[in-house]
Amino acid sequence: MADLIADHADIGVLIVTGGGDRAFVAGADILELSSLDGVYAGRELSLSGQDVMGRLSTLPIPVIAAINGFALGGGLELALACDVRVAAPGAKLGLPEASLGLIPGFGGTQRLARLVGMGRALDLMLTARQVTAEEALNMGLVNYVADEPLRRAREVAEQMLKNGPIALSLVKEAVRRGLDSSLEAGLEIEADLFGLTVATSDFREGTGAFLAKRRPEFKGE
Ligand SMILES: C/C=C/C(=O)SCCNC(=O)CCNC(=O)[C@H](O)C(C)(C)COP(=O)(O)OP(=O)(O)OC[C@H]1O[C@@H](n2cnc3c(N)ncnc32)[C@H](O)[C@@H]1OP(=O)(O)O
Repeated sequence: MADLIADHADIGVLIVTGGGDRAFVAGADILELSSLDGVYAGRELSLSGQDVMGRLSTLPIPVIAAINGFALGGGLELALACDVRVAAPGAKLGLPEASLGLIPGFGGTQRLARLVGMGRALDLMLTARQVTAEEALNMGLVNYVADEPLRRAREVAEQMLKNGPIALSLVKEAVRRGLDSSLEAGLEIEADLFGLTVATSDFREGTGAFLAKRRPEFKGE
């Protein structure tokens, strides 16, 4: 997917959703999981799933999950690797791996705790319970609840696309790298990336357009 995005410079935002109206993703195939044997095979599966989620989360464009039904296990981990989540009112979200005798292996233990805090993340993983879209909204697990999540995701994407594409990419990078650092190191990263944005034509265009009271036309340069 990263290659696909790199080859199509005109893609400004990626929206991920499920086919049909039952599920975003109901998780990894439990039949397939059941045939896993040995520590090594389990670790390899986890690493390859983490790699996919990592590629998604480090794309240089915003990624929105339109959660149109169940987002469970690996399905919620996929949504967690996105930047913004929009859920249908009837969506159910959870990390039920412990009910299968597993722990989440595609980044869920790390990304959920970073997103909603350790206490809420531990509650969800230790109970293996599913939460409604409303509960997910209240805990900050999703950003929006909308009857038509794909449509709402497109509206959010339209808002993002009005902004400078380099700025969008560097906002993601600053937040992501900063979260894994001390405050001091994170501020250093922010200053470096802020400096980069000041060197872009988009910065000239954005500030110039504001002062001229016109809409900016960003070129991603
Ligand atoms: C590292 C990553 C690890 C993981 O992701 S572990 C997997 C985490 N996911 C789960 O544990 C979810 C398992 N599925 C369910 O709990 C339920 O399903 C649902 C809540 C999603 C839906 O429940 P309902 O509406 O009652 O439908 P239904 O009859 O249970 O499911 C329809 C068919 O779909 C199959 N199915 C659902 N999820 C999975 C899955 N994750 N892997 C394999 N099969 C699945 C079922 O078995 C069934 O199949 P049939 O019609 O043949 O009885």
